[in-house]
Amino acid sequence: MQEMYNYTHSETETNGLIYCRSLSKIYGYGEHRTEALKQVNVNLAQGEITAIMGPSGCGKTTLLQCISGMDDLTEGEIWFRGKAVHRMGEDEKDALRAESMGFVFQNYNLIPVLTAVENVELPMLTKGYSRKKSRSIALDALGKVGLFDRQNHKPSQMSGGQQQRVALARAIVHKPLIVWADEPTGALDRQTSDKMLDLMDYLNKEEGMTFVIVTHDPHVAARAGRIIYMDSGSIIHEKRTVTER
Ligand SMILES: Nc1ncnc2c1ncn2[C@@H]1O[C@H](COP(=O)(O)OP(=O)(O)OP(=O)(O)O)[C@@H](O)[C@H]1O
Repeated sequence: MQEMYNYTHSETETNGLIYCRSLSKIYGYGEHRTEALKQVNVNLAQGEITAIMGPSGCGKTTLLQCISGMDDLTEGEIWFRGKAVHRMGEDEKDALRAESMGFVFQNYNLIPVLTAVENVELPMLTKGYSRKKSRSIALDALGKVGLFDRQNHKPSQMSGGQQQRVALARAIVHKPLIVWADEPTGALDRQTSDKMLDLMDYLNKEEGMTFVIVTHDPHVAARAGRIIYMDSGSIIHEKRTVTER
């Protein structure tokens, strides 16, 4: 039987993208056992920028990795536009990520032997687009992040800020529904970090892209419409700084 999620009226009204129920994640056993997520409930709406904050080790990265399907839950339910991610096998989760998600990490995660444009076109090639179409869309994405003229540079020939902008171009090139960013500005100075945040803002406003950003930096969180605060594996508080669209 087709699985159904019992959406409430208000959830369907608020542009729901992801619903998570009772997420639990336990690493290790015995004396090494860590309960990284404790019965976390969270919904994410399309078109929002959400920041996740909290002290080191409170479960921010674990939450991001579990909701995005990069890591397995111990228990709980994740619904992505009505699809039960928690029941998916690895291949199905890979396909969901390739189709609908983009990722930006603190250490950029670019492939060192590839040029900027080759790094950016990878998600398009994975999605099955032709080389020609992938190249043209990748160049367009590089243009959006202001790096068209660096298309043939390898990561080692670019600054940290430029590499992170390439990573952002790679994350958005296939027009994902949601971009997950884990400390995206952690290795950047304030000015370069502001440029990254301006770009995310632009992509959010102009293209309706949804961002979830794990950060320690209040300056970064101040740019989000919603801030979720975690402690010891739980969401303890949340704050909205702008009215919902
Ligand atoms: N692969 C793992 N194996 C065992 N324990 C882990 C693993 N990954 C994370 N943990 C533990 O789970 C808890 C949550 O870790 P997580 O990385 O999610 O925290 P965080 O809030 O992102 O921390 P930080 O801000 O320092 O990056 C921590 O106690 C951590 O030590």
